[in-house]
Amino acid sequence: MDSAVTVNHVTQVYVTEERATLAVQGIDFAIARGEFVSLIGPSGCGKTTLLSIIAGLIRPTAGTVTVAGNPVNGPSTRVGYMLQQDYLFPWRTIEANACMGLEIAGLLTKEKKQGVLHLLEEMGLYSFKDYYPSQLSGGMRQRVALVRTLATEPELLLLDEPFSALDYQTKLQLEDLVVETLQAKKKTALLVTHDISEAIAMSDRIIVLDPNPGRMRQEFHIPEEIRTSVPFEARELPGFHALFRLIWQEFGGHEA
Ligand SMILES: Nc1ncnc2c1ncn2[C@@H]1O[C@H](COP(=O)(O)OP(=O)(O)OP(=O)(O)O)[C@@H](O)[C@H]1O
Repeated sequence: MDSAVTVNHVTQVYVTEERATLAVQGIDFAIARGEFVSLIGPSGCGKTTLLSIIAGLIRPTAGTVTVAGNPVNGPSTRVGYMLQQDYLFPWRTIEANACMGLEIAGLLTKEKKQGVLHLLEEMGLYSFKDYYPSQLSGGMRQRVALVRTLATEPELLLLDEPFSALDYQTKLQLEDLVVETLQAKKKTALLVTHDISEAIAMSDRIIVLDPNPGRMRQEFHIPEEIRTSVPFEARELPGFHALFRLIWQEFGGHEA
């Protein structure tokens, strides 16, 4: 497999003055280039910990991670991170916010700025480029965050519940937009979500983690018919509900 990411025997122990917490233990998986994988599991099973390790924000207690064949030793522009909150700066225009990642990485050239304007156009935001974040809806702000993430041309996108603060309709629209954009740009993605139906609708594969400590439990490969449909339409397919029920039963009908 031509891997975009490999996670090799990763273990993370958080040590505070009061206690040591074994957050994840012996995690092994790989993600192929262009693949969209979701991580689901009960609260506290280490999903965000794993994303932080892959992003190079935390050095794991044991194990290694590679992105595009390179060992992860710290943050890099190879990896883009999108979170539940958009973290736009209120005093910067939409264009200036969208350029932030490039600016921080010292990569903001005239050409790159053109690329950002092009992305804003693709996301239906060009006419808002001189607006400020407070003048935009939550969904539009998340689209700006997506532009900011894509602007540095990361090979891998880490998506940590990026739709969970949005209303249902906006969330469905954004899911379609993200899947179509990432497919068109052949990006690899790892999504953390509590929403089983979102995971099925958006992914090629779902990895389920068990808690205490976080460990790999099971993988689900999404059938081709669902994988090749945009999330909104995927939800209408007959196989979707059977798969939802199967994963739901895995969780004992509890929260993912
Ligand atoms: N900085 C930290 N210091 C100490 N313990 C931590 C820290 N971050 C996370 N943990 C612990 O590690 C475990 C995994 O946490 P993590 O946030 O990765 O789980 P999660 O699956 O993302 O949870 P959620 O679904 O609630 O966001 C939990 O027991 C948590 O309390």
